[in-house]
Amino acid sequence: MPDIGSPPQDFPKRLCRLDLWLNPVFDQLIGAAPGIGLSVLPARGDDARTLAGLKTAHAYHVSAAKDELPPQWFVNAALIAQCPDLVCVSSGGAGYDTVDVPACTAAGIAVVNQAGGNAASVAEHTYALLLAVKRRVVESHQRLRHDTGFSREDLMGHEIHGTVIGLVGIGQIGSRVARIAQGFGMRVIAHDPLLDADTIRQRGAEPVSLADLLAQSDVVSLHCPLDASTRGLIDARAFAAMKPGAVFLSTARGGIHDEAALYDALHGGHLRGAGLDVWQQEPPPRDAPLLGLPNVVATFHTAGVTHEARRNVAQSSATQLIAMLRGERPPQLVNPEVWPIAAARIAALKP
Ligand SMILES: NC(=O)C1=CN([C@@H]2O[C@H](COP(=O)(O)OP(=O)(O)OC[C@H]3O[C@@H](n4cnc5c(N)ncnc54)[C@H](O)[C@@H]3O)[C@@H](O)[C@H]2O)C=CC1
Ligand SMILES: O=C(O)C(=O)COP(=O)(O)O
Repeated sequence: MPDIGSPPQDFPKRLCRLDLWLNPVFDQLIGAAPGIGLSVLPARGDDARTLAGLKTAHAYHVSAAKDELPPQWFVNAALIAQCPDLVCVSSGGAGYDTVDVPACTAAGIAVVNQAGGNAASVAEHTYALLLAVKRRVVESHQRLRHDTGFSREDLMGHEIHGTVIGLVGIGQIGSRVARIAQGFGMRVIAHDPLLDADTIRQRGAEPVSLADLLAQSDVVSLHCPLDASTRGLIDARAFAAMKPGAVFLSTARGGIHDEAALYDALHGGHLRGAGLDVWQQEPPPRDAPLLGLPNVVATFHTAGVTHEARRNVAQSSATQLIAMLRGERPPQLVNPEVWPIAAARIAALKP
């Protein structure tokens, strides 16, 4: 448990979170923090009450995943215009696609994320998908349930030992995937334009350009955020540039890879398989073409949905929100340049 002791303040700081995923750790920590009042607002079906709560909020814990949150509760210029006292926003995950960070910065609002809290879960899930694709686990299960008269050789898979994995992004999750890959005897290469070559090496990968990564990898795995630099990054040309027989994985965000182009690359036989946790539309429609392919193993944004990750993320978010509302700089600011302004706004808050 983090230290949450502080003298009571003369009026409660108002923190809102929407009633999307409940985590007792979050509510316990906030509830025990002197001077902070928590409102849990209905996210669906009572828009007037939710907006009324948000309008008076000083702090807002927002879902990281767009599928979970009705769009009217995304943090954007329209919402910010209605919330004059909002000074800090915490994303309940590593990604913060539900938050317009430049709009927050312009309004003097500090934004934090929880990268790291779910990294172990997502890295493990990446390997669950990879092994399932390479060893045809789901296909085998389906054949056993529904077919007779097939042989083991009909379900022959491939080893990952001795192959090359290319990581697009080597932050908290990518670094963990690199370590797991080393345990499997894979060569690890990575492309991360925001990191220098030494850092990438320290994280267990050889730094390469994106073109070299696509050309050399037997497995391409995405671990970068969805932003202007990555939207549509893995398009038809990128799939064509991958090695024949490569496997494509994404536990990052839908929108980074082109789903129609991926379907063509798989259906045409250029790629061996894909493991997908994230989708352009979440949940994907049941008739999504990719879901009909036998060489695709699909989950629905569950890479970070473990008891451990949810506990870590809740603890980290609550701790950072408490720190900010006490005027202390939190460790995981997404827009650090805004902190002096946000801190001054927090100090000046009136009941
Ligand atoms: N499927 C799920 O349940 C989850 C998905 N995610 C997604 O995974 C992403 C990564 O998470 P973390 O590793 O925790 O974040 P992180 O912030 O620790 O790492 C992201 C890395 O991507 C790099 N990067 C930024 N732009 C890039 C580009 N154009 N090309 C290549 N690399 C680039 C950054 O330099 C950084 O090293 C999140 O942004 C989120 O979208 C995260 C957690 C759960
Ligand atoms: O951390 C992230 O970016 C996530 O996507 C996790 O979202 P979740 O907490 O599983 O709704």
